[in-house]
Amino acid sequence: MKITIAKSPAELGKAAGARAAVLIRQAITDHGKANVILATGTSQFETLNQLLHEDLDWGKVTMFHLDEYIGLPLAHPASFRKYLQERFLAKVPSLQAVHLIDGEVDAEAECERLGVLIREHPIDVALVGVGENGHLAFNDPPADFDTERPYLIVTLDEPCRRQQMNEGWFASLEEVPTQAISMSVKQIMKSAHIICSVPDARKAQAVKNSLEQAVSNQFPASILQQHPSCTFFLDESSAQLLSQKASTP
Ligand SMILES: N[C@@H]1[C@@H](O)[C@H](O)[C@@H](COP(=O)(O)O)O[C@@H]1O
Repeated sequence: MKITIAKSPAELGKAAGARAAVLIRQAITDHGKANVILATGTSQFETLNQLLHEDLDWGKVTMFHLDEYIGLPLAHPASFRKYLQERFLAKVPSLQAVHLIDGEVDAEAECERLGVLIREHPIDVALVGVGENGHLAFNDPPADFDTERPYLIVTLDEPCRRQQMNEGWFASLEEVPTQAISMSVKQIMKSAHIICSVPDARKAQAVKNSLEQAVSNQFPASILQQHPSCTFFLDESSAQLLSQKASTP
């Protein structure tokens, strides 16, 4: 596990996006294509923004999607498909393939469909975040660390739903869906490289729990301690509770 601490969310995003681009280029050099996972949410704004400015052969990139609410219409401002389409896919040349999660169809069938696809595409680089409750994708605590299913239906806990409301994606807690389709923890851990972008003081406790507590499904992102190539990109606010400080990028 590597930790870098940037001065601001913008600097964090520059460093994380640039690192992701290096790894994507390397995958294309090594085997002619790259399979990536993209996350959404406030924590990914700057990282994805940097990735947009990278010179990459997007036609050789296949994209998988980390998580999506069940039953939320595509037109809703909080839709993660809408987020990726408008903030990312509309701004880069066509990718080789894009495998978004559709939360408006039969959820079990959607998990199956995407599971077949991702098993055929070993992931080179995964971009992820960490929730205020320590979640990884939408795997809230206690997370299922054991399921072999690549995607699963999960129930969202109240801290997770409250975070989404407080970030402004929803007008009220009642409006936040209670279920989602999430990539599983085991599937995320199969990625060759993981870039974990976590800005903001709101995440300081989750960052500390993820990095300094023993690995536990009560702190889902703590499993990343066991990944052979994972870098946490923090800013000074999200890193403020860490007892061990790391190098700045
Ligand atoms: N489901 C999303 C993830 O895709 C994201 O990586 C993580 C961090 O959230 P945020 O970026 O909103 O802080 O949890 C969100 O709820």
